Amino acid sequence: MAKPVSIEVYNPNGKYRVVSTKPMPGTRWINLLVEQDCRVEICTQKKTILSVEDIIALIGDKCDGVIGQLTEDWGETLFSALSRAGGKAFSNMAVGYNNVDVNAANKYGVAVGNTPGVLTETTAELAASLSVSAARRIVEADEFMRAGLYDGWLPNLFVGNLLKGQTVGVIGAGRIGSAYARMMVEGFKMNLIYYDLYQATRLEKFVTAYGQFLQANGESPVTWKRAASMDEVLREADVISLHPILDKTTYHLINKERLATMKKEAVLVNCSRGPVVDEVALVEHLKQNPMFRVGLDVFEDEPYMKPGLADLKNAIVVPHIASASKWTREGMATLAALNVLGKIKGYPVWSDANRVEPFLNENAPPPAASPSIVNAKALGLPVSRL
Ligand SMILES: NC(=O)C1=CN([C@@H]2O[C@H](COP(=O)(O)OP(=O)(O)OC[C@H]3O[C@@H](n4cnc5c(N)ncnc54)[C@H](O)[C@@H]3O)[C@@H](O)[C@H]2O)C=CC1
Ligand SMILES: O=C(O)C(=O)CO
Repeated sequence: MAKPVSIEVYNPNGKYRVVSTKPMPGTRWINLLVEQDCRVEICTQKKTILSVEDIIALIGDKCDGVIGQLTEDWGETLFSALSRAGGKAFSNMAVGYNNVDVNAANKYGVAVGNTPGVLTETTAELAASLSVSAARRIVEADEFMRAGLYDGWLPNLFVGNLLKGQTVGVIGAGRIGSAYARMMVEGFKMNLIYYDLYQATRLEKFVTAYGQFLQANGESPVTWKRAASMDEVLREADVISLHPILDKTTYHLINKERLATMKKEAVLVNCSRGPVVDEVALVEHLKQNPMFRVGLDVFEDEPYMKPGLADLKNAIVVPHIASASKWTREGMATLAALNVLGKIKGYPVWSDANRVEPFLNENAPPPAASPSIVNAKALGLPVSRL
């Protein structure tokens, strides 16, 4: 039996008990729950990743809903515990929900929420930052300065890659992949090649229109191409950014064989999920190809890195911070809380999870709906007409 975990309580006499497995940024999410008669319990335990046992102890005998984190293993054990405690709602504070067994949630009739949209631009901005930092060797150059090694300008000092006119490749051109593509095309005038299971029509239209605008102003137009296969992107692009979901079709999408098909001086960025890349193969490839560079926000066995990665100058590594802007993290907390609240109150599910702005407006009450429930169809939940 796990030891009881430390908690902070808001509105102790609230009718519905909602547990958050972590303190989350901002106070709006707490206020919204309290205003709707929820007792809010926040786990304040000084342990970064809670175990299944810790979370079972938090759920206790009576719990209406839980807001959880992407580091937690939400499967059969936790959904059955939540169901036994009378709970019918769970939300990840994340858009990705590969840590959640949705079939297990369905079995216990638990709604599973996520937080799309609010983090799209923030995540794309980090991917763009990693792309530029890797192409222009910014982290290496910073370390060099701090080490007191700079003794004057040199023609060959930290020479990197020019982005303008090169090709950016996007794998997974959904919300974040498309936002990233626009940044690289518009900001650096790169040509686009992308691979996705679906056509990114709006993205294609944007690049076409931007190309026409450039041409009308006497500049070379940018172009786009939807690749027939992922391998085409890997062969042709100079900078490649990964933005698919993690599932069995994307596990180790980038492996030894595919790395070998990429340009020797390519830049690879991963802000999706670590297991999309075979990290052992990547370390080996980086060792063999010093001009190949990567920017990684996510890792195969977070929080660990595969042996050798941290020693490589051609790798930039940051600790899963792609969505870490204040506005975004507060918004993610709000969406997660409203997902849980909506199910508890019997509200319908918002009709378009890509249009979550009404829930984020601090000057107006949020719509009476759950912003994004991924298993709404499977549970037969009603859809909002708002
Ligand atoms: N590093 C970080 O902090 C963050 C990471 N993420 C990750 O990014 C992922 C994407 O988020 P969104 O863009 O909002 O989701 P999305 O659902 O809008 O986009 C995912 C895209 O991947 C495509 N896709 C799925 N399987 C594929 C395959 N086998 N090959 C190629 N494309 C495939 C889908 O068709 C879709 O267009 C999340 O699931 C999450 O894992 C999201 C936010 C922050
Ligand atoms: O939302 C996600 O999926 C993340 O990885 C963190 O923002």
